[in-house]
Amino acid sequence: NQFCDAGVKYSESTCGFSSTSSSKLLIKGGTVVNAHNQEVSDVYVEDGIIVAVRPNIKVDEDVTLLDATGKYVMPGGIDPHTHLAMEFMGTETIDDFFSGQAAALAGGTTMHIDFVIPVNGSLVAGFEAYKSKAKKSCMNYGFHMAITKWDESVSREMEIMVKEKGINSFKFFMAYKGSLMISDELLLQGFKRCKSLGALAMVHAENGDAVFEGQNRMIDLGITGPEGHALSRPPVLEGEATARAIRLAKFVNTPLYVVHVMSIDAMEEISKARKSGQKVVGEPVVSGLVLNDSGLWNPDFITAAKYVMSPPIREAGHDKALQAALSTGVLQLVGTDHCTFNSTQKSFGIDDFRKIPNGVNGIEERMHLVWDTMVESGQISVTDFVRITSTECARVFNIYPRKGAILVGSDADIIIFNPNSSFEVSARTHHSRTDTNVYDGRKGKGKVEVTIVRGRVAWQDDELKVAPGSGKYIEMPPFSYLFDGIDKADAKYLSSLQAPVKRFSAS
Ligand SMILES: NC(=O)NCCC(=O)O
Ligand SMILES: [Zn+2]
Ligand SMILES: [Zn+2]
Repeated sequence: NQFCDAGVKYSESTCGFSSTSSSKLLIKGGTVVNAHNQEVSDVYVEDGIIVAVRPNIKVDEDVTLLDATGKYVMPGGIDPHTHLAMEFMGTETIDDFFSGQAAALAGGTTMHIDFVIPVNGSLVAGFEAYKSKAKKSCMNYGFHMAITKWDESVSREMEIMVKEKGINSFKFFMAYKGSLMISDELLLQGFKRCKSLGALAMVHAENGDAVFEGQNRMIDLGITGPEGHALSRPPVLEGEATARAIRLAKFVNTPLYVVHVMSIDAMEEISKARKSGQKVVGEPVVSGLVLNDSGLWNPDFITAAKYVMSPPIREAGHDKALQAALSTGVLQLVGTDHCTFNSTQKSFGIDDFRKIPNGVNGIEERMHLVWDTMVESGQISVTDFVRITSTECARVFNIYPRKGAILVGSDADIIIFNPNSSFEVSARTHHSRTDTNVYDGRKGKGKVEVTIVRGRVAWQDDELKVAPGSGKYIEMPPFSYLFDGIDKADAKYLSSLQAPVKRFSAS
C-alpha cells in the first residue's frame, strides 16, 4: 500500500490514532526547554493545545501519560526550507508530502515550510497545485512562494497570497539561468511589493550569469563530473549575489532572508549588514554546517552526485565558520533545503554535471545533527538549540508563540528528546524515499523518542502513528517583528529629502 511505498513502518491499527487516541496528554517529569528558559515541569495538553506547564500536575485516568524523566521536552522542530513533490530540472523530487513528512516526524520536526513554484507564472495556480499535492500531509506545513516572472498579474496575485492564502514570504532565485532566475529589475520590483504587503523577501543568492560562465568554463576544460558543479560556482559568486541582494533590500528598506547560506563569503556580507543595523536573516542548512565538498571528488559517480546541491557544499573551513556564526547569532536559524532525488535521477547527469538534479536530503537528520554538532560540542546551549531549530523560525514567519514554544496556549507540537541515547544515520533505515543519504554512517549522541503534533503522538517506538491526510496547513500572517520600525526609517529618509537645495539662477 502507499505507506509501505513510502518506506515507512506504519501500522494500520494506529490509523485514527487508536493506541494514543486520547485528546488529553500529560508529559511528566521532563526538563521543559524554551528559547528563553528551561525547568523541570509537567506539560498537560487538551485538544491539541498546551493548557498547563507546571510541576506535579494531577489528571484523571482517561489521560495518556508519557514519562519524560531525565529527558528534554522541547518544541517540535520547524524546518523553514524544504522542497517536497517539486518539479525541478526535468524531474520531480522523490519525497512527496507524505514520505517527506514521515521522515520529518521520525527526526522530531513537526512543521516545515515548503516553496510553491508558480504554474506558468501564476501564483494562484501554483498555490492550488501545492494544496493538492499536500492533501496527503501528516504534520503541520506552510508555504513560501517563488516569484519567477514579473507583471501586473504577479503583483496582484502576491496580494492574494498574503491577504487570502496565508503566505507571508516570497523567494527570488538569483541563479538557475534559463529557468527560475530573475533579473535585478524584478528583484527590485519584488522587494518593493513584499515591503508594501509586509511579506518577507527571500533570496537564493548566487550570480546566475557568472555560474553559467563558470559551467561553460568547466565543460571547455573537459571537467564533466560532479566536482565540476562545485568548481563552476565558487563562494565568490555566492558572496557577490548576497551583497547585491542586501544592498537592494537596503535601498528599498525592506527586511531580507538569505536562504541556504553556504559560504564564509555570504555569511560575512550578512554579518556586515546586521552590524550596520539592517534587518537581514541568514539561514544555514545542515549540509553546509556539517559536510565539506570532498564527497564531490569521490570516483564513484552516484556517491559524488548525491552531494550536488546549490549553492554547493564548500571546502572544509566553511562548515566550521558557519557553525561559529550560528553560535554567535550572526546566522539565526537552521533549515535543510530537503530536496531529494534518487540515484536514477542523479544519473541524468552522468556525462554532464549540469544535468544532475540539484538537492540533498536532511529533513529527518536536521535535529539530531544540529544537536550533535552544536550542543554536544559545547558551541551552544540547549535553549539555543530550541531557538535555532524552532522558535526563531516561528518568530520570523510570524506564528510565534502559537508555534515554537511550550507555553500555555501554544499548539502542542512537542518532542521528547533523550540526551543519553544515540542516533545513527543510514540510507537503509531512513524514512525518506531516496536510496542514498548524504549523512550516511553519521553517529552521535541524543535521540528524538517521541514526536507529538497538535497533541497527537505522531512518532513513537520507531513507528509512524498518523495517517496521510491528518496534516494541517498553517497560515502565516504578514508584518512579522522584522517590519517593526521600517515605517519610521522611511519617514526619516523622506524628511531628509524634503529640504530642496536652494540654487540661484545664472541670470
Ligand atoms: N538547493 C538545491 O540544490 N535545490 C533546491 C532548489 C533551491 O533551493 O535552490
Ligand atoms: Zn535555492
Ligand atoms: Zn531550496
